[in-house]
Amino acid sequence: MSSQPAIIITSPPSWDIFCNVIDNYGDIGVCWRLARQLAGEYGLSVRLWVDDLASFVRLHPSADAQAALQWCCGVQVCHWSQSFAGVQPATVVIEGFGCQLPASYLQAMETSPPVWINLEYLSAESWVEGCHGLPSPVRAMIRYFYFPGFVPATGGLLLESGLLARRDAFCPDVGAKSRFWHSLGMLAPDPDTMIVSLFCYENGNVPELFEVWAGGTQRMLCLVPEGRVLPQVAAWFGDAAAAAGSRYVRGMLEVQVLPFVSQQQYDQLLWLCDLNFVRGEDSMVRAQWAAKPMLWHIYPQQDMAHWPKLEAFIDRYCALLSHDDAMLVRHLMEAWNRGCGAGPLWQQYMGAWPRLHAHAGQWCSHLCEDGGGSLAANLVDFSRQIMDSAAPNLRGG
Ligand SMILES: Cc1cn([C@H]2C[C@H](O)[C@@H](COP(=O)(O)OP(=O)(O)O[C@H]3O[C@@H](C)[C@H](O)[C@@H](O)[C@H]3O)O2)c(=O)[nH]c1=O
Repeated sequence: MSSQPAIIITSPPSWDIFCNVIDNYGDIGVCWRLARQLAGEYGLSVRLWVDDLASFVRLHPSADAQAALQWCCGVQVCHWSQSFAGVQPATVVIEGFGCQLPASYLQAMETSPPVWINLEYLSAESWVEGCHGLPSPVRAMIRYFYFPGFVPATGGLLLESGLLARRDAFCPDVGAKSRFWHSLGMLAPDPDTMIVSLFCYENGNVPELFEVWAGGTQRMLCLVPEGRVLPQVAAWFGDAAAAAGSRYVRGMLEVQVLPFVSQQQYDQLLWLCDLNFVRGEDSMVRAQWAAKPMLWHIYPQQDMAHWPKLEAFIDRYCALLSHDDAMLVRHLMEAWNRGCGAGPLWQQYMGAWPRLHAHAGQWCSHLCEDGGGSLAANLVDFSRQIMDSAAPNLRGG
């Protein structure tokens, strides 16, 4: 966090969201999406504090990476610098992913305690249901742990109202799709081409899959957003480095490197593709709303700590599939996350394709009907319940 002059804001908003960007785009991706939805759909005044504006600008390219304070989509976006003097806390304070609130802000909270929520990372593991919403006393205040999730006893998933209707209008709209291709500097591919988006961390399966795709009988177009996997992509084609705009062809495989696009455009990209490779947290959720088959590269942690989280998701995701198809998806998803072994499974995966395609739609409907609901709506309800309760340490209590 850089030190900058303090931003003096006299009238506090109703919600403050704090985001400490650790690496990648998931933290700011989730916080920005939530902030936008709270402001746009719930009419709340929202202030988003982010310590790395450059990452924010990648997701929202019209933003200014130098501005200490700016308005974006109805959200007051503030650069979270070291100095916090003069900042009055909001009524609801969201601490993104356990980030440490500034000391002066914490002190100011004690005068008139807000609803204080620590928004946790998404996990499909069952222990989440027991921990979701639990209070924890801190400095004579209460901090609540809020867990997004896939089942009713959790905080649910970020889902903007109207997203699925926009998706359903976009998918059959030839004009909208061709405008999208055009915005990427491309022409729409032949209709018999299988289109795949590849957003992942470094992954040893990339050469394996490229080999299979290039040597197969199906025409493949692989769209790779700029990011960590590019060196591997370039190397497979014998190139020193790839960048947005790079295009490679070998056999039946064409690879096109895309610029990093806004979150809204990224949704459209997922809707346009037949299969999406996604990673982390937010793109993984968006791929499920896209209702297309997807392969998830979970954020790898030390000592394989991420593996139970991966297995928990696979268990839930595959529950609606037949035993054989579920095993296939499990083995491919595990191989993808192990970094080897995906290539030999590809033909089998393609053999189950019509069922996997149908399953992606069923899974999306299942999440909408029997999942945990909308994370933003749940947070709004939760904070209102806390405010309405007689908790003595809350503002006005
Ligand atoms: C490829 C692409 C992604 N995006 C967005 C979608 C998401 O909001 C964001 C990517 O975030 P994720 O999918 O979550 O993957 P990530 O790998 O970038 O973020 C990760 O960061 C780690 C620190 C966390 O622990 C992980 O849980 C995870 O969140 O970027 C675009 O807006 N445009 C693009 O072109």
